[in-house]
Amino acid sequence: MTTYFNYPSKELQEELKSIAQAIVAPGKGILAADESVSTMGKRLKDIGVENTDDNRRAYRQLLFTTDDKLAENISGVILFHETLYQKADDGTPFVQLLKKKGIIPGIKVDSGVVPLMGSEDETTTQGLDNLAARCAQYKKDGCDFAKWRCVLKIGKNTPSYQSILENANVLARYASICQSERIVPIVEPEVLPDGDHDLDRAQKVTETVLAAVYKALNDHHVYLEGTLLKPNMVTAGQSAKKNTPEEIGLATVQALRRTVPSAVPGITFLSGGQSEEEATVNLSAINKVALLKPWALTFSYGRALQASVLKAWGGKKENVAAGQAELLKRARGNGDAAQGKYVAGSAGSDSGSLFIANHAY
Ligand SMILES: O=P(O)(O)OC[C@H]1O[C@](O)(COP(=O)(O)O)[C@@H](O)[C@@H]1O
Repeated sequence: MTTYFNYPSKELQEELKSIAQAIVAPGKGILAADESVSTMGKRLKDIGVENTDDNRRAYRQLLFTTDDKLAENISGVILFHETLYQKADDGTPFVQLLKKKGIIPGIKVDSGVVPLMGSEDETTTQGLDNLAARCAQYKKDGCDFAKWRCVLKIGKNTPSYQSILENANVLARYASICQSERIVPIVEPEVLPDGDHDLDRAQKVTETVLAAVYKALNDHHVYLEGTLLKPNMVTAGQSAKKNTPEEIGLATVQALRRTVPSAVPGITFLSGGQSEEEATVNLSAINKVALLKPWALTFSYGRALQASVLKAWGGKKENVAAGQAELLKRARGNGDAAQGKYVAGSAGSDSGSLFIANHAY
């Protein structure tokens, strides 16, 4: 085994590190607005709106024309390919709207999950074809970071060795390609909450998956200071007894301390079907754990930032301001939680479950 390789140039290291650090600046996190066309269709159907290009555009316009105060708590937005090239009613490209607020545009670059043959319904994520060329173009078009989601399931025999190894490797390959094109990779190995397993089992699986991911990132010479991790919080299975936020916080921080190098600047959790309120309360509890936490611990939420926004909007022009007010509330609450300062109930958030079984696209 040879250990020869070249570190990225000093300039590239500096560029990647400063983007990653800006995304996880204190009290800031990410709005994940990268729902694929079919996922967005499900969200729109829930509020009785048809899944057309223009309705998706109108909804994203609502998000991106929210008052500039949004940037106090939202540092980056993850976009879907289609959205990156859409414009507001007055012709301003969405990317420009975000940049004017000081929000960094990012892009989902994976193209979804596919089954792993011979496994118990496990998957890998595809999208490596032409990834370098796509990243180069996305960088030119204004994106400074990317996201790639892998999905792991907890069952009697899962996650399997096959799925842990394959998903870790594909995440590492994705991350190295992004960095070669000056894009910060967000590495997302999501352990799904489906099941009736307890907190200990969720913690151990998360540790095993993260340990494999960081071994693969090292094998692929990924520059950790220029990456972010987007993991699940450690929670018991969806159909098991719920733990307190303090228990969830401790299990999550322990799992991360055992596996994530301190060179990683930040950890931006996914919400994984928790209610808006749960996702915020749990993030705050994580930040309050009295152990050394060498990374920023913040949010990259899809459902938990948008559920109330969608409900308030309901597809009606006259409700745009109400939707935007909800987004500001959610962003502020999560910004407080990222500093361990969220007071439960203070963001007037919805406590309805946002769980979707087997959320694998
Ligand atoms: O299934 P899709 O459309 O790729 O979306 C998956 C979603 O999961 C996320 O990775 C996390 O979202 P949640 O916070 O809703 O769990 C989002 O970035 C993304 O929109």
